[in-house]
Amino acid sequence: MSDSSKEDIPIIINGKPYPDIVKNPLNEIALTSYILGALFGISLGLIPFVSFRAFNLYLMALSTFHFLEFYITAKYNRGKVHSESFLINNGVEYISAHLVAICECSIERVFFNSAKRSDSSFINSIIFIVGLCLVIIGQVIRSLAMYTAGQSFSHIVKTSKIEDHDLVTDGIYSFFRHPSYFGFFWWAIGTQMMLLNPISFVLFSFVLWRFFSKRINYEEKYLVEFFGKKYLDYKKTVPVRIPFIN
Ligand SMILES: C[S@@+](CC[C@H](N)C(=O)[O-])C[C@H]1O[C@@H](n2cnc3c(N)ncnc32)[C@H](O)[C@@H]1O
Repeated sequence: MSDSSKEDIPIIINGKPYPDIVKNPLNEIALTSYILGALFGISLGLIPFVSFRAFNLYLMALSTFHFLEFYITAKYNRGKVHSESFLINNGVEYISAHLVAICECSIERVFFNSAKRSDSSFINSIIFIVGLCLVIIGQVIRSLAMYTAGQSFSHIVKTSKIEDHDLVTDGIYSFFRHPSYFGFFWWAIGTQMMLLNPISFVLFSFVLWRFFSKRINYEEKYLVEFFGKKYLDYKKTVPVRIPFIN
C-alpha cells in the first residue's frame, strides 16, 4: 500500500488535529472528488439507456467507495487525512483485479450475452440481488468501522504505537474484530456477483481471502505489542467473521 511518511503526527490547532495542507493539495482533492462525482452521476444518469445496468451500478459502487474513504477520514480522522486517503492508488493488485473484472465482463458480454443478463434466469437474478446487497452492506460496515475507530484507524498498518492510538472494542468492533476488512471483503466479492463475473468472483475471493488472512496476522502482532492482554482478551471474545480466518 501507500507511503508511510504520509501518516505522521497530526498538526494540532486549538487542541484539535487539523488536515495538513501540504499532504492535501486542494487542487488534487477537488479534481479527484469531481471525477468520482462525475463517474457516479454519469453512470446513474445512463442507467435508463443501457442494457447492462449492473456495470453502471459497479461504477457507482467504486466511486462511492473511494469518495467515502477520503470523506470519512477527513471528517472523523482529520489528523491523518491526505490525498492518498481516497485509496485509488491501492496497489498494483487492486487496480489489476478491477481491470481483469472489467475485461471479463466486456468479453463475456460480447460472447455470452444472455448469460450476463440478470433477468435471463432465476439463478442470475438471485446472484445479482445477493451481490447488490453485499455491496451495500459491505460499504456500510466498512464506513461504520472507519467512523467508530476514528483516530485509531489508519490505512497503513501501524508498526509503532502513537499517542492517539486507543484500542477500539465498542460499536461495530464489538461484533466484528476487523469490520473494515470484513466490509471490504464482501463489498468486493459483491461487485463481482453483481457483474455475474464467474472468473473474477473466484479470483477476488481467493486473492482477498489470502490478503486479509496475512494482513490480520501481521496487524495483530503489533496490536498485541501495543495493548497486550487487553487485545488478547478482545481477540478471544470477538470473531473476525471472514470465513476460515480466526
Ligand atoms: C486499515 S485499519 C483496519 C482496522 C481493522 N483491522 C478493521 O478491519 O476495522 C489498520 C489499523 O487499525 C489498527 N487497529 C486494528 N484493529 C484495531 C482495534 N480494535 N483498535 C484500535 N486499532 C486497531 C491497526 O493497528 C492498524 O494500524
